[in-house]
Amino acid sequence: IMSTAIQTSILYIPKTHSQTVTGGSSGIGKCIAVECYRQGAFITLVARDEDKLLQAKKEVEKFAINDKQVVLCISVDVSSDYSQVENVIKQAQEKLGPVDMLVNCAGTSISGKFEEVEVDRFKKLMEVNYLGSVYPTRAVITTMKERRMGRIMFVSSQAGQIGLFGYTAYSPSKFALRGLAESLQMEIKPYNIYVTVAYPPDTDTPGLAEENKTKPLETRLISETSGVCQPDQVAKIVVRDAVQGNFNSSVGPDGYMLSALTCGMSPVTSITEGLQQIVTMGLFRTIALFYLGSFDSIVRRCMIQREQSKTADKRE
Ligand SMILES: NC(=O)C1=CN([C@@H]2O[C@H](COP(=O)(O)OP(=O)(O)OC[C@H]3O[C@@H](n4cnc5c(N)ncnc54)[C@H](OP(=O)(O)O)[C@@H]3O)[C@@H](O)[C@H]2O)C=CC1
Ligand SMILES: CCCCCCCCCCCCCCCC(=O)[C@@H](N)CO
Repeated sequence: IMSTAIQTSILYIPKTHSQTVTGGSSGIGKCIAVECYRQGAFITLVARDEDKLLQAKKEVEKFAINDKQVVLCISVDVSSDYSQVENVIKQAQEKLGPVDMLVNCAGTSISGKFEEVEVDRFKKLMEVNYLGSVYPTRAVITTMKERRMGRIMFVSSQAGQIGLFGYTAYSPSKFALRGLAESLQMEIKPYNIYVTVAYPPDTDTPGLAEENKTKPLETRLISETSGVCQPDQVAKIVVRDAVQGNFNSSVGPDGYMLSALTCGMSPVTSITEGLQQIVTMGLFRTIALFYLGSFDSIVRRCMIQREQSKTADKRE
């Protein structure tokens, strides 16, 4: 097995060679790294905090299937300076060989009402979630094209398929990944490089726990629709889809419906997928209208409740 991996995302290739996972020190990214390691890949974990990286490295190493496997850690901010990102990826490739699969999982979220989110957060989220995926991808793409192989995963979100109450800063940064992925896929398909966009629902991670501290009631009630997943389940699904070269990777029944419904002009991976989209779209739009109605009534109910408790406070 040859291998290489790079940065904030995980890059993985069929029958696992080397893979780089950005955001690999926590949550979904860490589970993706474990999943690939269990299949024999060489891993590069990319994130900022060195202690968390070392801790994650120890956890991933428990799943080795042979004694040649390596987990490399790189501490870098994937969103701030391209030349820095390029440099560390180059170093990783020198140590572990060219990256077969890049997993762009580094990211963060904020929820809150539009006018309550600090203005500079809008920029911050675009930098981390969007540019933080552009930079590592840019750093590996030339080598992948030369080798005529590779996988690139972008970890978006169900909130990258629908805009929801509370996600005015977060959703656009996840929608942006879809535009990037579609454009890039058209360029690199002839080079045998496949792009995957993953759309997980709420997933039980330190990132979600952090987000929940400030989450508006509306956002919480709406998100409950598709429930909370475990990160290792999400990792299994998205890694399988990336290895198979599927453009779209969805998790759970709601995720499946959302992806069929929002497929638009995105590339199609198989005849079955295309047929399913054609046959189900009208039905899923009908179901979606009911969901949208229930989301609107959640928002209205919460507004009325807030106003009532405000007037009650005033009377006291
Ligand atoms: N959990 C959920 O409910 C869902 C999450 N997602 C997406 O999945 C991805 C992972 O989420 P989750 O596992 O919950 O997140 P966590 O907060 O648990 O982990 C985030 C990871 O990204 C790294 N990271 C964050 N910012 C940077 C940066 N600027 N440069 C380099 N590394 C960075 C963190 O390390 P460090 O801070 O040390 O840099 C950490 O390793 C995110 O993109 C998120 O938007 C999508 C749908 C649902
Ligand atoms: C046929 C139509 C079906 C419609 C189903 C609609 C389901 C809506 C639920 C959306 C949940 C959004 C989760 C965002 C997770 C996330 O990215 C953050 N937690 C990150 O921390």
